[in-house]
Amino acid sequence: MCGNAYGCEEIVLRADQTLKEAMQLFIRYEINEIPVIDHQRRKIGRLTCKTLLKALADKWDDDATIESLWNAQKTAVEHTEGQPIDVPLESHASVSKLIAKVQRLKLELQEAQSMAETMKTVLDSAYEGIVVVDAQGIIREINKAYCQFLGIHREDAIGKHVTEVIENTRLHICIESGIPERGFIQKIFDQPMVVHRIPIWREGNVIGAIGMLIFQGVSEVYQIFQRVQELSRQASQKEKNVKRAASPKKQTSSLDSLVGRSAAIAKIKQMVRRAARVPFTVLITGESGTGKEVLARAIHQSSPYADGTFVSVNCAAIPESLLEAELFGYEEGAFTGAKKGGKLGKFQLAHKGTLFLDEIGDMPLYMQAKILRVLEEKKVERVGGVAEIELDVRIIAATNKNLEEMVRKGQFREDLFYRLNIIRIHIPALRERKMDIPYLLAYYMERVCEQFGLKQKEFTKEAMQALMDYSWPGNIRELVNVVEWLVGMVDGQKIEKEHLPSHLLSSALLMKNGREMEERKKIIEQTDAHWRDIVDYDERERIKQALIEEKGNKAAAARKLGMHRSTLYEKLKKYNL
Ligand SMILES: Nc1ncnc2c1ncn2[C@@H]1O[C@H](COP(=O)(O)OP(=O)(O)OP(=O)(O)O)[C@@H](O)[C@H]1O
Repeated sequence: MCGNAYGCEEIVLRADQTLKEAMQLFIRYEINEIPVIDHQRRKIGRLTCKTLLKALADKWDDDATIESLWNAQKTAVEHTEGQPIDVPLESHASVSKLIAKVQRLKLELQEAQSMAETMKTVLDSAYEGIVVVDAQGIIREINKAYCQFLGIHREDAIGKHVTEVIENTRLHICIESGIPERGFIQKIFDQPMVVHRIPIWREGNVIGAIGMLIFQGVSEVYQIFQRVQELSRQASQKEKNVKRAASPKKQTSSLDSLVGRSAAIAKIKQMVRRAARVPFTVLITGESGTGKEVLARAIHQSSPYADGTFVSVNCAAIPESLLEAELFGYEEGAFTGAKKGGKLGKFQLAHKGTLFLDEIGDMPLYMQAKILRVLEEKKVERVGGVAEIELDVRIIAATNKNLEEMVRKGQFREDLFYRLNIIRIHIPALRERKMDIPYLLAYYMERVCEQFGLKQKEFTKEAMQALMDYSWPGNIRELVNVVEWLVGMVDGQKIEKEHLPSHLLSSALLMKNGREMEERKKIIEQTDAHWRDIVDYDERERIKQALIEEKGNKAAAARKLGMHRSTLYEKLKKYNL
């Protein structure tokens, strides 16, 4: 990078460049002073290394401009052509502090450069075309393979909006929706190409997206698909011939049914893998609709019990008088109205499989004692029967109640609680893992549309923002209902914010309490604010907060907010901050 602000060979600085930029030039060119020019390229002074070091030691912000330093320290810098003024450094201690700071900056710069070079090498080694855009859709990186395919130079693409460089791209749409698009077909130079578009999320915001152009085109992918089909045909033929002695274990993992990319879902998947390996009882907790049954099925299907049946019992839904017979079964003639030949109970039906006891917190105390006995003795006695039947069942229990609290109040047996609580998995509410929302929306949009043979609809940025802001008290069950409702009610291909159910919009606005809610209300009342205003208000508050937390250091605040420094500057201007 040339130090010259206008691209010629001489190293100069513009008065509106930052101290950090000046520091980088001093370090890179190992010089003691740099002439400073104005917008007409007239030399208006010079900046010496010592002046700069002193400013930094005086805690000047790296992002401050040379001009502002001059204004504040008129005596420290000579404004005319002539000898630079060497400002005496105050003490030996401050000199060593300055040197340490320079060295640290130098090291940081070297590390950043080396990381950038490594990343570039990695990208350029990839066979696929890769392009990285920021939140505004501006190309920040593009690799060799993509450039070769497009017949362009990297330098000509960097800094341009992706739509100006890549034909029929949807990367900017992917940034707006936050929804990944995998295996889409995109026509480039009239050729159908396979592409992936992956939004990059940081702290609840999309900060950019990665586009991948796969192989040379659809025909190659199709050839690969044919090869895979041929291989799997050969493999299944071989399997038939070999006829394994032992019954084959299920290969497919149902972990895929747990949609989501949040850290919470990743941790849950890890726990499912561990829980699946051992036969211990699992207790799943979480609000209604968070996916406790989905999780229980995933554990069952990944475990050695997968060849047995998964039997689900909702303890709250069965009348108390029938619960015992339902769970343990009964003999013929056990009571009036008993079926001829008796009936198998849920425990027996789940033999060699998994019994899922949902809403275990609603189980009456006397039944809790009976269940504990079955768990301890691994035997069940049918109602009206005498013989005990041996059982091998994996138990998974779930509840949305606070069992510890119930134990304290004497509403749940302590011994049963400890028996169930061997492996505990908690599923956080959807509002606590908002990052999963776009993935779940995309997953259910695809499923629902496929079910009804419809073309998939897209969410606009505003609609997605509202869906992200909503608190989802009914969790994923509610989200599935909303997607079904939208697919049925919206005629066009785009789902706008206005199409969303009204309760969702109003409660998204009122989701936060206290002062913030009052302020929001005021804004809405006073200005009849459009949704965009509320989003802007949110953003302004976040930026303000980040600046306070980082003591006005804009570079650090931008990092914290997950946005590029130039974007932050634009936003500061926009919001008059
Ligand atoms: N991680 C997930 N990925 C995809 N779908 C999910 C996920 N979690 C839950 N769902 C879907 O959400 C709905 C509710 O899930 P589930 O019945 O498992 O919740 P629950 O916590 O057991 O609810 P309840 O406590 O009311 O019984 C189902 O349609 C399920 O398929």
